[in-house]
Amino acid sequence: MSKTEICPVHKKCGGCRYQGVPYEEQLKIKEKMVGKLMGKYCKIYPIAGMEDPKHYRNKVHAVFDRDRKGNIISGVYKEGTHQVIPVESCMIEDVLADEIIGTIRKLAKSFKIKTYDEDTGYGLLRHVLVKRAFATGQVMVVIVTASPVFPSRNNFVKALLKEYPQITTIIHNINDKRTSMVLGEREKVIYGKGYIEDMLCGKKFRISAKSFYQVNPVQTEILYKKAIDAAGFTGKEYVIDAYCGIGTIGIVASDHVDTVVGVELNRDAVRDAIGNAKANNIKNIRFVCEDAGRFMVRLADAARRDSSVRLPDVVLMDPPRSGSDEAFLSSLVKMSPKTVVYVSCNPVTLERDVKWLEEKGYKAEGVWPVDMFPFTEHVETVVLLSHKKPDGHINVKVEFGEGEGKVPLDNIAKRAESYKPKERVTYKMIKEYIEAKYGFKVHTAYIAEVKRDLGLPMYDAPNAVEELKQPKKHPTAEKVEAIKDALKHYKII
Ligand SMILES: C[S@@+](CC[C@H](N)C(=O)[O-])C[C@H]1O[C@@H](n2cnc3c(N)ncnc32)[C@H](O)[C@@H]1O
Repeated sequence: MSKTEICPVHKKCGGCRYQGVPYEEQLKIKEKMVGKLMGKYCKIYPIAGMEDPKHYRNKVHAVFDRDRKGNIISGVYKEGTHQVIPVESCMIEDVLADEIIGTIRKLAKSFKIKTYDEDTGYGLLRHVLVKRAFATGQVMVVIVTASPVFPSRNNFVKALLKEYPQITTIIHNINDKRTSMVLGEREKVIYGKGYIEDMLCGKKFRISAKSFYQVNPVQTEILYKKAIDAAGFTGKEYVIDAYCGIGTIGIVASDHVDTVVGVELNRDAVRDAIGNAKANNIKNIRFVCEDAGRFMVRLADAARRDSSVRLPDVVLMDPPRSGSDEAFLSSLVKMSPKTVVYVSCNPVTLERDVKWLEEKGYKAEGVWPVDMFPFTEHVETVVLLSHKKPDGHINVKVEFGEGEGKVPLDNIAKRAESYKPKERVTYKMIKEYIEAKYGFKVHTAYIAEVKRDLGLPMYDAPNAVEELKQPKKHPTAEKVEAIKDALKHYKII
C-alpha cells in the first residue's frame, strides 16, 4: 500500500493506527508485539495475514448527528470524545454497508427525520448498524432511535429497500437511555426474519442484531482451524466452548469430538447457538446461558460431590477483551482438562491469564497470532496449553511388616482402597443396571429428573434453555424407584 492512500480522518477516528504502514510491516509489528508478551512461554508461530487486507469488516456502525450547518452527518466518535467525525467510506469496512449508511443519511433528510442530540436528549435517529454475511450475501440493517415513535417508518423502509433490494432484514431498535451503548433493550423486526445467516468452515450460522459475530470472516476460518488443530482432537473428547457467542467454534469442533457444551452470557446469542446446532443437524452439542466463571465453579463443585459428573478433556475459551476471571480459571485448574485452547483478541489480558495458568500447572505449547484486524493495532491469538506432567520423583525407602518404623501390610491395603478413584457412574451404566434388574428401559431425561428432584447436579442432562422448549413427561413411580435403586447401588445417594 502506498503512503498516499491515507484515510483523511484516521487521526481523529483513531481506529487505523497503521495507516500508511505497508501491510507486510504491520504483520511484523504485530508478530513482534505478541512475541514480546508471550515469547517467554513458548514458540510463536508466524502470524497469518490477509491476501487483501481491505474492506474486511462485515459489521459497520455509524452514529448520526448534524454538523454546524445543520446537515445530517454519520460516522464515528472522535477518539476519546462524543464528537461525531463524518465518514463516507472506510478502507476496512464493507463497501455496501457504507453505501447503505450513506443512503440512510439521504433518506433521513428527505423524510425530515431529526438526529438525536446527546446533550439535550432531543431528536430521533441515533445509530445505524449494518451486518453483512459475506458468504450468503444477506444484509441486516438496524436503525436505532431514541423513541419507539418513528414517523413514516413504513415508507422509510420501502424507500430503503427500493435502493437496496439485497437487504434481507431490517430491525428497529429503541435506545432511550443516555448511554454510550449503541443498542437498546427493545427491538422490533420491521422487515425480514430479524437475523442473517452466514457460512463459516462449512457450517451455517444465524446472527441476530445483538449477538457477537467475528468481524472478519476470512480470517475467522483461519483462526478456528488453528484453534481446532491445536487442540489435537481424537474424537473422544468432552469439550467446553466457553464464551461461545452463537456457538461457532464449538459447532465447527463438534465433528471432531464426542460432546461439546457451549457457555455464553448473552441470551440472544444462546438462542442463535441453539438454532445453529439444529440448522447444522448437530446432536452432540448443547448450550448453557450463564456467566462462564459461574458455570465452571458449579461444574467443579458438582464433580467434587458426584463422581458421575463428566469432566472436560478440553476447554476452548474465547473471552472478551478483558480476559477471563479468577472464578473461571481456578475452577478450570481444579478440573484439570488435559488441554486448554485460549483464543484472545487482547494479548495483554491473554498474557495475564496464561501466566496464572502456568503457575497452576499448565504449560503453554504454542502461540499462533492471526491478523483479524489489518490497519489497526489489534491482533487475535490462539494459545495451546497442556496440563504439566509431574516434574520428577523422589525415592523413599519403606520397610513393610510388624514392629517399630515398619508399615503393616493390612494398613496399606486399607489405605489403597480408600485412595482408589471412584468409578465414574454414567447414565448408560444406570440404564443398564435398571434394564438388567427390572427388565425395562428408562430414558436419560427420567434419570436426570430424579437426580434433579434429589438435589443432585445436572451437568450431564440436556441444557436448561433447550429443556424449556420440550413438552415435559415424567417417569412413573415404578421407574422413579428403579432409578433411585440404581443411584443407591452406585453410591450416588
Ligand atoms: C470474543 S467473543 C467470542 C465469541 C465466539 N467464541 C466467537 O468466536 O464468535 C466473547 C463472547 O463472550 C461473551 N461473554 C462476555 N462475558 C461473558 C461471561 N462472563 N460469561 C460468558 N460469556 C461471556 C460475549 O457475549 C461474547 O459472545
